[in-house]
Amino acid sequence: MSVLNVENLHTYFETDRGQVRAVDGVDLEIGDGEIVGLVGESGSGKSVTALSVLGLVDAPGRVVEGSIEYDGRDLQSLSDAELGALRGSDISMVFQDPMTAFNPTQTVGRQLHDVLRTHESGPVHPLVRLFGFDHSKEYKKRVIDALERVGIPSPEERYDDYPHEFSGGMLQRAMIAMSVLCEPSLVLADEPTTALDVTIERQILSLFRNLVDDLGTSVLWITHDISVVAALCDRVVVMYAGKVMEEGPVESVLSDPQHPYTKGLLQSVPRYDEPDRELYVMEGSVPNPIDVPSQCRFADRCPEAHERCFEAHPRLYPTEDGRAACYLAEESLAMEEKL
Ligand SMILES: Nc1ncnc2c1ncn2[C@@H]1O[C@H](COP(=O)(O)OP(=O)(O)OP(=O)(O)O)[C@@H](O)[C@H]1O
Ligand code: NI
Repeated sequence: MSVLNVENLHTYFETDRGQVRAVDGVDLEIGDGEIVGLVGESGSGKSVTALSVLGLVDAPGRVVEGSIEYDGRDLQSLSDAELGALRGSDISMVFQDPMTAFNPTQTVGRQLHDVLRTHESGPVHPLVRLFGFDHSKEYKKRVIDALERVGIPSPEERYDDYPHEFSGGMLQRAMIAMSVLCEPSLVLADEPTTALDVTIERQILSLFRNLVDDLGTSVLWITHDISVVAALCDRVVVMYAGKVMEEGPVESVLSDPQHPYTKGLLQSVPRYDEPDRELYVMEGSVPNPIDVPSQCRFADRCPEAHERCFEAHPRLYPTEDGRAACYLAEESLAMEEKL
């Protein structure tokens, strides 16, 4: 069963300079309890894809085509109020900047406590609050437990601290704790660990992995860093210039990439086992999303481009256990069928 099923998503921005095709025909499926990495260079349309799912694309942007199904429901047919109710309970979001997730005037513990209370019991009647007939103690315990699970030392003491009393890394941990506190079925995370140093990032990724594995939560984890995908995800979707270029299980895509763009991404990652290796730099840049070429979007930068690549952008062809939008994948498919 898939939790999220996005098909043929197109999200465009109408600007003074022209139509920006930020997301241009994306399919994205996330299975039950699956962690999917969405990876690609800056400007490839990762964030706009996640915002489209949540109904959070602001004017002049708009989902112009495609379907978005969550748990079998068509999200585009929901009212703003219904979508709002889904966000934060069934679907939660984590963004890069923890300062936007927390209110500076309230303690971190209080804010996490409020997330639980609102989710579990709806608004509390003022009399109940006055006489204390609520679940405060139980909620506090659950919040402290969540803070502990993301690796915050002495969580009982940190409970009463304000956001500015936390370091950046600690606040990021608290934000991740908050994202799973209501036990959502889907978490959409947009580069929440990018600002951290690599050792701390790896620690948080492994804590997060344990947490969602225990809860059976599905996750879309957006990153421009393919080594994060290797550390965290089950499946990976590689995006470029508004399109999916390749997707498949992490082990296969990372060990035997089929798309030249994925190969380039992998070669530009520093490797701990070969620190002296010269880093490959992919030449050229992402095409202008206003003047999208009809040829393969990667053709101008592709070391393996041939004649056909300059005629039309290829569709996704099946690979051994995934898909790749490349004529090379089609050619190896044709070879196999002949054998
Ligand atoms: N409000 C907007 N108005 C016009 N264009 C926009 C707007 N928001 C995003 N875009 C464009 O949509 C494209 C995709 O942007 P998006 O933020 O999804 O990229 P990304 O893959 O998340 O990149 P990054 O790694 O830098 O976060 C970019 O070309 C961007 O300039
Ligand atoms: Ni982004």
